Amino acid sequence: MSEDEQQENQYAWAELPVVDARRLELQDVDEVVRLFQACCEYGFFYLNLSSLDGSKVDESEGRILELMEGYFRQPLQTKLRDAVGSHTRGPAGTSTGVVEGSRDAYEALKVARDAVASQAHDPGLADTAYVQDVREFASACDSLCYLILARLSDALNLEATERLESFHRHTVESTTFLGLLHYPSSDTLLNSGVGHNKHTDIGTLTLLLSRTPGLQVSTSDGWRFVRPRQNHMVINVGDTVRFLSNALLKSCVHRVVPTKQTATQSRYSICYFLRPESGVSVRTSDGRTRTVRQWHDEKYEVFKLSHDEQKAGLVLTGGMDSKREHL
Ligand SMILES: O=C(O)CCC(=O)C(=O)O
Ligand SMILES: [Fe+2]
Repeated sequence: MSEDEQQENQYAWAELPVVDARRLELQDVDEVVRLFQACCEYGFFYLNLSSLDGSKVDESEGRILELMEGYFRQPLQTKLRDAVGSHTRGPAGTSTGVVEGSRDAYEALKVARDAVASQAHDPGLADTAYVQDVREFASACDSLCYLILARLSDALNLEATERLESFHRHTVESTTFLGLLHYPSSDTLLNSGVGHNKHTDIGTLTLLLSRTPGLQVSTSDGWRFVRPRQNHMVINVGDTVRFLSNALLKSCVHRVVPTKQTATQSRYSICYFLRPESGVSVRTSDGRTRTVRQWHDEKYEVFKLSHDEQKAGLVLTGGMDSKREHL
C-alpha cells in the first residue's frame, strides 16, 4: 500500500450533502430545497464554489495561509500582546480538549467584522501586508453567508422583518468574526493540549476552509472526518439560528482531533463565524429567553470549564442531549 493510501485509510469520512453556490445565486428551486434539507437534516454541508464568478475565497486562501504561517511562527510573548480577551483572540489551552481532562491545542487570531467596518486599529494585522487580503476574504465569506440566509428565508417562507437577514443587519453590533486557527503539530506541543472539544457553534453559520483533515462530525455511526475538498467550503449551522427557526434548522456537534498527519505538521483552519445582532432575543432549547450576546457569553464561559462541569449542562451542545447530538 502506498503512503498516500495508508494516509487515506486512517480516515472514516462523513457523507455530507453538497450545495452549489452559483445555483443559490440563481434562485434555482431544487438547489434551495437541497440547502434547506441539508440544514434541517445535517446542519453540516459543503458549499461548492467552483461555478461562482469572481469568488475571492479561493483566490485569497493562499495569501491568508501565508499570513497565518508567519503570524503563528512568532514567539508566544509577541502573540500574547494581541490577546485582548478570550472572546477576541488567544493562545491554546483556554477551552477543553478532545481527551477527557485535557485542554484544547489551538491558538487563534480573530478579526472582528465590526472592527474591520470601523477601520479600527487591529493589533495582530497592523504591521502586515495582508490587511487587504483579510478584508476581501472576510467580505467574500460574509456575502456567502447572506446568500445562504436569503435562500433559507425563502425556503421558510419568511417575509419582511421575519426574514433571517433582518436579524443580521450590518449596521448593528454583532460578534461576527473571521477566525484564523492554528493547531501546532503534536510533536511541538509544550503543554498537554489535544484538539478542540466537541461543541456546536454559537451563532448563525460557520464557513470553514482547511486543507488538513482533523475536523469530525458526530453521526449515528460515531465520529466521522470531514474531508477537505478543493473549491468547497464546509458550512455548519449554529445554535442561535436553530433557536430562531424553532429548532427546524439543526446545529451539528463537531470537534477537532489529532491525526497521524498533525503529529508532525501544523493544521490551519480559516473560519468565518456569522452571528446575529447581539441584542436579538432567542428562546434557548431549555425554554429560557436570552439575548444573542448573553448566549454567546454564557457559552464561552462553558467552553472554559472542566469536562465534568461541562457535562452538568447542555450549553456546549446547544441544548441537545447525547441522544440528539448526532446526524
Ligand atoms: O478547526 C476546525 O476545523 C473547526 C473549528 C471549530 O469548530 C470552531 O472553532 O468552532
Ligand atoms: Fe465549531
